[in-house]
Amino acid sequence: MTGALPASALPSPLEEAAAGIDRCAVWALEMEVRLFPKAGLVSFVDTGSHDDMDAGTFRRSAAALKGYFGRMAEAGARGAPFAEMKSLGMAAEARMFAATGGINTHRGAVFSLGLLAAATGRQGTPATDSAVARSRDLCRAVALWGPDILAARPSVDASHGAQVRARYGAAGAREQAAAGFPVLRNHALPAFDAVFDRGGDVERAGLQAFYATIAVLEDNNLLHRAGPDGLAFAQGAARDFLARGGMLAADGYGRARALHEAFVARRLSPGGAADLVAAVLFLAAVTGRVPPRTFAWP
Ligand SMILES: CC(C)(COP(=O)(O)OP(=O)(O)OC[C@H]1O[C@@H](n2cnc3c(N)ncnc32)[C@H](O[C@H]2O[C@H](COP(=O)(O)OP(=O)(O)OP(=O)(O)O)[C@@H](O)[C@H]2O)[C@@H]1O)[C@@H](O)C(=O)NCCC(=O)NCCS
Ligand SMILES: Nc1ncnc2[nH]cnc12
Repeated sequence: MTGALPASALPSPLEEAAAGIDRCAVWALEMEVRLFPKAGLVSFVDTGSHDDMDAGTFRRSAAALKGYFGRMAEAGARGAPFAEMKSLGMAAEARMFAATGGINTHRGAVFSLGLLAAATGRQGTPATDSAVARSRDLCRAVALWGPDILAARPSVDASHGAQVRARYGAAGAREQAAAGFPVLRNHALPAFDAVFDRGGDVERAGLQAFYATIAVLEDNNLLHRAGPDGLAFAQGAARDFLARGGMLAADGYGRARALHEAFVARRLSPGGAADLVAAVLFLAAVTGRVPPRTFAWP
């Protein structure tokens, strides 16, 4: 039998928008893994400074998170209380750990991209803003939940973030989100735009955003593994890379590869910067600058 579906069986405009936001977020997580050379991190090419995970671990993790970002977008659109969003985040985190056998692949991304997805749902589709302005607005919109973010108890006690906060007074994922992602707005997004607007592809632009993020972020993963000296080494190396033209230089890929090797030699893993690059990619996709096309995995 053929015929039109009853109206109740069709996705509502909100469900369709949420599904689109979800697709952009999952694509961003996958695209982040694909980028190479990302100093110290897992990619399609190698496992960087990690011996407990590879690209396949990240693929399973991203697949397990499908649907979560759409639910966060719907929650944002409904003006749901922060506690509801937090419990969506905790449930997503549990699915991630089940899919990876307990390995922390995307905890920071569940948090940061989850909040950006909620802000995107809340904002709806503005008629006029440019994609660049809209990306910044979405970052700032997360600060609306700032007091709740700072007041919420973390999902685990004695997380690596909590340890470096106690030991070095370091800020982390919560402080970034509560302040409307200043590192994204002032460093990562402008770096992406600088390459993308000159005709660079999404990989090159994403890598530039990654190094611009390392140069300034108080990355808890770097601090946890290597202390203030490790963080200073990573930031200095990224600044030097950018001062030499970064991914806009003719030998940008070669220099990035040398940085990757230097980070691996020191077991440095800038996981906080990885999440913020995924956020840049999400914002590029959700504002229509980059199509979230599927690609082949190795
Ligand atoms: C509120 C939470 C985010 C609590 O976070 P907390 O500060 O307690 O600490 P962590 O759990 O350690 O940090 C969260 C993750 O955020 C990323 N991150 C680190 N520094 C920054 C930064 N400056 N800015 C932004 N983001 C940052 C980082 O995620 C990445 O690293 C992960 C791997 O980490 P780890 O296991 O420590 O590292 P390894 O090197 O692999 O370990 P070893 O081999 O050395 O042992 C990887 O997952 C990346 O994503 C931090 O891990 C929050 O966790 C919380 O409460 N969440 C639940 C609620 C929620 O999500 N709600 C949704 C919205 S309301
Ligand atoms: N590609 C990656 N490698 C290592 N840790 C990460 N955390 C998030 N993305 C990562």
